[in-house]
Amino acid sequence: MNEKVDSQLIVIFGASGDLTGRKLIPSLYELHKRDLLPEKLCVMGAARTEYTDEEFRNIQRENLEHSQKGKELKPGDIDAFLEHICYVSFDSGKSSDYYKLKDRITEKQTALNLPDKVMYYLATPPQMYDLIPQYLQENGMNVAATPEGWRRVIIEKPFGTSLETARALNKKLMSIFDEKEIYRIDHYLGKETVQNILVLRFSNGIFEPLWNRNYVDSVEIKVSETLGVENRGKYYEGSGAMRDMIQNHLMQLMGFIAMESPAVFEAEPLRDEIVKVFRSLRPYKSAEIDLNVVRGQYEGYRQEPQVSPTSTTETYVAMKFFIDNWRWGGVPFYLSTGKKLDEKKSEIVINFKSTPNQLFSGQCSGTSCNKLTIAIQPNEGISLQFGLKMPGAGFEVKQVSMDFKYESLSKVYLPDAYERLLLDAMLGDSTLYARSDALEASWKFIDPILAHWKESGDQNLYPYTPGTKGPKERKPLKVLPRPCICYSKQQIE
Ligand SMILES: NC(=O)C1=CN([C@@H]2O[C@H](COP(=O)(O)OP(=O)(O)OC[C@H]3O[C@@H](n4cnc5c(N)ncnc54)[C@H](OP(=O)(O)O)[C@@H]3O)[C@@H](O)[C@H]2O)C=CC1
Ligand SMILES: O=C1O[C@H](COP(=O)(O)O)[C@@H](O)[C@H](O)[C@H]1O
Repeated sequence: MNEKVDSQLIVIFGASGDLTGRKLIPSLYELHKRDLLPEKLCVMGAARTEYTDEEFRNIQRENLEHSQKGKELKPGDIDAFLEHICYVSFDSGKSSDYYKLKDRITEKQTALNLPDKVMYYLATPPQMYDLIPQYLQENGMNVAATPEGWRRVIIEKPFGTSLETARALNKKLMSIFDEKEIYRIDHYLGKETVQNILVLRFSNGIFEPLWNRNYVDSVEIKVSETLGVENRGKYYEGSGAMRDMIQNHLMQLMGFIAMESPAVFEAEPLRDEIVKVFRSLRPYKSAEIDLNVVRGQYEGYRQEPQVSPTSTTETYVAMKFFIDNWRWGGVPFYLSTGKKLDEKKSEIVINFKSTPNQLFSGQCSGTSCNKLTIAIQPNEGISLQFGLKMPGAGFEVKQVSMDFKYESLSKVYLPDAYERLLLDAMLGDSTLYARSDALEASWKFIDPILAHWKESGDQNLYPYTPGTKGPKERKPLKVLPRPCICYSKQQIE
């Protein structure tokens, strides 16, 4: 039991869906296993599908047995956790139906002697993200009845589909809840390796002096996936890789890499620094977009279920841009992501500039011998590459690396992103959640690209073969190795 977490009731809207069964309930169970849940907790699933409490628990038991395969389990532990769970069937799209939810919350709060602390988790289709808060307000459920009580709301992604819609959603949410009660989730910020970017940068004196335009040649942020859109064709058609991945996950990663150190490690100072980075992004002029942003679509995407046979939705994006501030002026940032690529891998590479004069012939790849690679997944870790002499005669340089692997911390448990983020929200800590102004600033940067693509139709939408690295047209954006200016052994001889 975690004494720092308030006893509370969590309502999960959309509880009959994929996210609840695959991520939310398993993450809450992991917190239970690690004794991190509060003394008293009720997790109330809410959706239209008719289930009794028992039926809903049985579904979640199956989900948990599946997610726990191969892990250590205490007998009876899943059942002990499931006692926290109940279910209410009602239509969250009808204000007049909310009395069912309200009554069930009151019933549980009374039966379990819970304080009036309620968190709403919106795991529904995004078109419900403004309606549910509105109906909660209409039914007097957006404010606590006692001064010690609270209400919080977690909103899943996608948060809007454009600057205009994100602004409208922010406005609506902020008219119903306080900003400090709103948690906009981006699960990439819950990943251990992503949080470690901050610790790596701000707790080590050796990296920070190099972390700027004087020493960094370029920054690459790459998230590649091997799966296609699977059963999410309908959602993906309205989204595409730019809205699904770049606008949120990759932009947040870039924010952590590019931000200044906050004065203190607290939610607002940290999020202030992220928003400054997003506001410093150099906007593209329309003639620059096709030269700097490449989009692709995997062959076979148009035949996926619920995808239009003439779809122009991008499943791959690679882009190059600049951050116009004192730290990063002139340093290109390269972001890329795609589905059905050759590997599942998320990583960040900081390419450092080469030495001003190269004395040795060598085999360093990229712009110089020095790269810092942050492997977000899989094989989570951090490695620093540099050149060293090959043993023997002459001075042949080879690129070697010093590696830290999370697996070497053998006893340390690596939590899933949702575990960390759910626990933070239960604790009232929004440091790893996106703030309204940052979201709007990132949409402001992305919007013109989406508008340009909309106008272009399928022009400059490049097909690529599944299992490859993406369309060949991505190549001009790639970080190119600088030619080695040193004398080769042969030239010396
Ligand atoms: N699945 C994932 O891995 C991820 C999901 N997300 C986001 O989380 C949210 C939920 O995703 P996911 O669980 O996959 O979605 P699902 O479609 O699997 O589930 C959503 C649930 O919402 C309920 N619902 C309520 N109102 C409506 C409505 N008007 N139309 C359709 N369904 C409704 C449905 O239950 P019922 O019919 O019983 O009411 C449904 O089970 C989405 O916004 C998604 O973008 C974000 C990141 C990852
Ligand atoms: O939010 C999303 O993220 C996943 C990728 O997440 P990861 O943790 O597996 O890297 C992506 O597949 C999905 O399309 C997107 O909606």
